[in-house]
Amino acid sequence: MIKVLVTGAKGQLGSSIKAMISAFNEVTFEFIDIEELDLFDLDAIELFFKENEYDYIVNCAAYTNVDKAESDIENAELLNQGIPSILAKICASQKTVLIHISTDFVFDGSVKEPLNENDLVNPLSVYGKTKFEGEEAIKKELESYFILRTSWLYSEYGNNFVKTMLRLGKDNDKLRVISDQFGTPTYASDLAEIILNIISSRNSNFGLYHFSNNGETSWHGFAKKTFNLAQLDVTVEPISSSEYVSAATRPKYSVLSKSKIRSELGIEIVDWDNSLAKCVKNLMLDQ
Ligand SMILES: NC(=O)C1=CN([C@@H]2O[C@H](COP(=O)(O)OP(=O)(O)OC[C@H]3O[C@@H](n4cnc5c(N)ncnc54)[C@H](OP(=O)(O)O)[C@@H]3O)[C@@H](O)[C@H]2O)C=CC1
Ligand SMILES: Cc1cn([C@H]2C[C@H](O)[C@@H](COP(=O)(O)OP(=O)(O)O[C@H]3O[C@@H](C)C(=O)[C@@H](O)[C@H]3O)O2)c(=O)[nH]c1=O
Repeated sequence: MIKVLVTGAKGQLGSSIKAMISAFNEVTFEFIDIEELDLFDLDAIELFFKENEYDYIVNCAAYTNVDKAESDIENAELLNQGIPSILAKICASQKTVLIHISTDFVFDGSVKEPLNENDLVNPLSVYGKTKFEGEEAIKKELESYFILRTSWLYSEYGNNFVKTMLRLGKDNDKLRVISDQFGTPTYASDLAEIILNIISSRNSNFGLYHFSNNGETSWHGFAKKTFNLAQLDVTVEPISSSEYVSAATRPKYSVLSKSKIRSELGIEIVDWDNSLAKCVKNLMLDQ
């Protein structure tokens, strides 16, 4: 039996992993969120890992409110950099593989072609900076890690752009959405499946990988496709980033190249709009 701990279990990715585990009977899972272990409580973390050891830790916990992080730097630092560092040290001492998730927001958007794992990072936001520091801390402490950088994650769970659009679209026949930031939406279930396959195959090609769905669009294109799939008649007006006031600056371009994960982990990747269709269908069924 492979023993796995999943942190951030009630978030989008944690919930998507949980929804899929029945297909993996050779693995036992323990799902924890803040109620079971508050990652801000360093004594509680120490005690928890004195009593528990795992083959894998999948760290889905993070400070993901990009705008709030701009004014709540200390907490963003702790959750996105400090905790990954501590988890990496624990993994090193307990011979555990750490699977950690990072973000396209480590890039500044100045390069307008799909970004590789060794491309220069230059985060524009506190969120992006602290996530990059988390990556570096893990690399320093541990060899047996997978860091999966992904982008524009959405799912049936938690908070995300698709759910925000569907909620706003119910009460508004017109929305203004940014059309000069380009990236790739990623269905959390597609990422969850990759994580579960890495674990169940005991893959040991450790390292940093980019993963998103295939293709690219803008937030405007993402919103339009969402309404189209949900058959909601909402006019989506394209606006520039300068017309949308927000605390954090987002990259204008953050499409991730999947060449490395395709060749080294042998992964097949679905087009972003096909996966979005699945998620929107599930969300409509839940209503
Ligand atoms: N969302 C996105 O668009 C993207 C996300 N990522 C990365 O993917 C990973 C998963 O993201 P996602 O699933 O969307 O994140 P979520 O924000 O949905 O989930 C994070 C979870 O961590 C929990 N958490 C927060 N603080 C603590 C704490 N002190 N102790 C224990 N748990 C805590 C949250 O609880 P609570 O909700 O109560 O705060 C939440 O359940 C993250 O590393 C994120 O940076 C990468 C690219 C895109
Ligand atoms: C709600 C809304 C957002 N927007 C814009 C603002 C922003 O540029 C973009 C997305 O806004 P959101 O706040 O939903 O998403 P945001 O939190 O910026 O999403 C990011 O989250 C972190 C965690 C990541 O790692 C990134 O990959 C990315 O997914 O859409 C509009 O233009 N109009 C709107 O009505």
